[in-house]
Amino acid sequence: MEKKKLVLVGNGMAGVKTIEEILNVSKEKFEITIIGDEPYPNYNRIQLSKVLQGDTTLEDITLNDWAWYQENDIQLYTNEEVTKIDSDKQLVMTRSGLKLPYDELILATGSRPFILPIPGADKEGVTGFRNIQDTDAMLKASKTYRKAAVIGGGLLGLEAARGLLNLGMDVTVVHLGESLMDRQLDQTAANLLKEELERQGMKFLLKKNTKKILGKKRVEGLRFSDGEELACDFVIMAVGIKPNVELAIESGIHVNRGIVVNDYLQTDIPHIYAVGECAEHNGVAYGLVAPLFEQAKVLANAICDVETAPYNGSIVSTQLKVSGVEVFSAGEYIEGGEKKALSVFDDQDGVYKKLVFNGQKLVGAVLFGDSRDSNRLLSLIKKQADVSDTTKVSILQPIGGETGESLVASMSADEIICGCNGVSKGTIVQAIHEKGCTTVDGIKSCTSATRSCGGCKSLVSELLEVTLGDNFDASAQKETLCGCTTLSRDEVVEEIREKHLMTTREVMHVLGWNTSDGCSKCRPALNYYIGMVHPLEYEDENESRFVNERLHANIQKDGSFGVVPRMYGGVTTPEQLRKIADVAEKYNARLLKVTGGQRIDIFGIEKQDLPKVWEELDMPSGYAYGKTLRTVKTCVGETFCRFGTQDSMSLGIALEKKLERVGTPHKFKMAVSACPRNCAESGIKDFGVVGVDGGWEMYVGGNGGTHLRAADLLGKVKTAEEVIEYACAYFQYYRETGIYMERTSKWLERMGLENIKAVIENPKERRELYARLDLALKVHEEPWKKIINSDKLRTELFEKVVVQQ
Ligand SMILES: Cc1cc2nc3c(=O)[nH]c(=O)nc-3n(C[C@H](O)[C@H](O)[C@H](O)COP(=O)(O)OP(=O)(O)OC[C@H]3O[C@@H](n4cnc5c(N)ncnc54)[C@H](O)[C@@H]3O)c2cc1C
Ligand SMILES: NC(=O)c1ccc[n+]([C@@H]2O[C@H](COP(=O)([O-])OP(=O)(O)OC[C@H]3O[C@@H](n4cnc5c(N)ncnc54)[C@H](O)[C@@H]3O)[C@@H](O)[C@H]2O)c1
Ligand code: SF4
Ligand code: FES
Repeated sequence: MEKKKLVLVGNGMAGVKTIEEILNVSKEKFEITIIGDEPYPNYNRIQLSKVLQGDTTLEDITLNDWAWYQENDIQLYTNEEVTKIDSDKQLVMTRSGLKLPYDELILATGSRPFILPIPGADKEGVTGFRNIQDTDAMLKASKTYRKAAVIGGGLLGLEAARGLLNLGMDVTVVHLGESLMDRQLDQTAANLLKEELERQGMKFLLKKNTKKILGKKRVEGLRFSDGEELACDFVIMAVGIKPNVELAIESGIHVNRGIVVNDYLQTDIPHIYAVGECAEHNGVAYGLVAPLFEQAKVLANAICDVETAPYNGSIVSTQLKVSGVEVFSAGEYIEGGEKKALSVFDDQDGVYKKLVFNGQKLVGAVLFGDSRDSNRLLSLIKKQADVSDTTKVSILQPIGGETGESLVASMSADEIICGCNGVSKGTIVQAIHEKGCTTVDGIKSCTSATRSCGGCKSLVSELLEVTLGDNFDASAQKETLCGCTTLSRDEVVEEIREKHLMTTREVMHVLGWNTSDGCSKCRPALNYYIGMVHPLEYEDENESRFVNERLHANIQKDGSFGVVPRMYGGVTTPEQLRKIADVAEKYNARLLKVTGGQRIDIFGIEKQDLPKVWEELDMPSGYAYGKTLRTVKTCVGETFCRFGTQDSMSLGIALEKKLERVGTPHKFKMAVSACPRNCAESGIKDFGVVGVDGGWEMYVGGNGGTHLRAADLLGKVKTAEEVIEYACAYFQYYRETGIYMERTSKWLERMGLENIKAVIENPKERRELYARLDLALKVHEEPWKKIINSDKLRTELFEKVVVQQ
């Protein structure tokens, strides 16, 4: 049977969840195309708050990596905006001129932040908080600017404010209403929340209506309707969201606040559906994933012609993601009229609980300070349970609170543990018994629980403990390589060594992975570990690498690439510069930029031109995309500088030539300065060298990125040859013991400087590490040359692949 063409507009959380649900029903029914205007694969937008708060990294929030689209035969267009739908001809048109036919079309265009239409809203330094770019902008701004104002004291504003506090900024939340989170909390809970956040260092201006953003080009302050002003040099607008409906309006689809849909998520035009934040069902456009994922399931079944209950709307609950604050709200949280409240307030412990009843039915709840009972209450609210058999006060008592019995043990099998993904206790227990899951990550892979906001992790962990009893291994909870296995990184590496496992597939098969193809976390990690353990025999699996590493260039936000040729020690020649200039002109490079690592980045090269560019440059790859040695930055040293006592350039070049190409758990940066003035910034590098009287000092574990860390002194040696020996041994020790994606700054703190020193300073161990590194260095080919010389690689990587950025 010929597959029908299914097109999804919007590569976000709700749209891709719908596709996952469709694939669960049938992999054969549709030929799927996804078009998204962001340059990334589907990521966890919710976790942007955690990225800002420093609890996770942008690299860790991918939900479906590039390989997932390929494996499921999905044609993905990123960086591509759909601008028009021709519903008569069943075509979607994109900004770049593509015309794609569809049999069924799903709109999942999400929302955008509402930006107050006030003078100055377009000034530099004013941003919303919705995507990776906004998060990046905040991370960068925190390095230069000090005073942030967050307009809007809702969930998003408070999570942003906590993140900016963590980044060292002075933060004031400017809120229109009298109380924070006024869409989720009553006055009492809001007051408690404000007190707690003030204790954490947040400042508040309530009942303030911002009328103007002050400043010349960049924001310098806010002016309010009462005439008062607040000085600030960075502003986040978090005053709510607006569904993205322009495309639907333009295409003649019925739109109210959102795209109007029926109980099967159909719009008023045949074969066009809407799901997620852009959709409006029964007058409501939801802004949380739980209802959107419920919609996704109904739509997937409906579109696959599987009988399904209609979507009847959702009861929503929220939990603020700010550490140290437990606040929960669900359903109708304000009493009045028929609705009566029952509340307890323990002023001493700062605990407040309120239940709202409509007759004998629980219809809403607010919890502050202790939200352990949130799932049970949400279940009662969702079930519209009649509570007349119980004394209402008893509902407020935490189950097992008196006896010490576990809360999760007392839950019934149909009670929901993961609200975002609608996963019940019964489903998780089944995964433990039938699929052998023993860790939180394992449960995530098997059931999706914990995959979104992560708020249910502790409950899942508790359930594991209760279900597994003596077989529960608390230490394993943090250490598994990823959710596909119950083994830790060290155990996996040991098994690779002992069982002589040579491919990622073999590792997954022999070590009993609970997924057939692994995930975006384990595939690249295994590729690295196998190569590190068996350097001579292992054949690198290109498909397990991240896209930049696969293509040997850095993908940019417009889909073009940055090309960085190697310039050893940051030293170049007129001939190299001429070649770079010629190539840049010939291939219409949009920007030439000197990088922080003293090289030249040629920006704006099209993917199909990359091999030609490399050929004409005839320079080695600078590996600006790789988990390997990036650069060795050097100062001019004794060759030209009056203060220089050492030949920093020669040592830098020698180090770079020695260590280039071989893989490391994460990127590795080096620097050599010829005197303690330290012009090459050796103190913030993974391995930094400083020329001093009578020799060289070596510094390790420095980092100049988001988590700034000054390097520690590893030791002092007399000669450049000794520096090279120490650097190689250190580099290899990191290669052998580092966790994939762990920078040396984190590795050093985990391992302990003294322990590392003890190994590197031991002459025998140092020489052995050096020898093992030499072995690994033998096999590495120059990657650009390898591709230039292989017609197969050229075609496969740069010609055949559909737009998949
Ligand atoms: C910082 C932050 C924290 C959050 N925390 C939580 C939380 O704790 N719990 C919770 O439940 N929810 C939370 N949310 C809300 C949650 O992330 C959203 O409800 C969810 O992501 C919406 O999914 P969606 O697919 O409808 O929209 P999106 O994820 O926004 O996806 C829509 C995609 O479509 C793209 N697009 C739009 N128009 C076009 C077009 N014409 N052509 C091509 N592509 C287009 C957009 O660029 C976007 O990539 C949070 C949101 C943010 C920003
Ligand atoms: N933990 C979570 O569940 C979580 C976290 C972040 C975001 N989100 C979701 O993201 C979306 C956006 O969040 P949000 O907080 O921006 O929306 P929101 O609508 O929940 O809150 C916006 C807040 O801004 C206030 N406000 C409105 N106009 C204002 C003005 N002129 N000046 C000052 N304050 C003003 C409102 O009173 C309201 O409290 C929502 O759908 C939210 O549910 C959820
Ligand atoms: S680090 Fe010292 S030697 Fe090198 S350029 Fe600076 S001042 Fe000169
Ligand atoms: S409750 Fe959000 S991921 Fe489980």
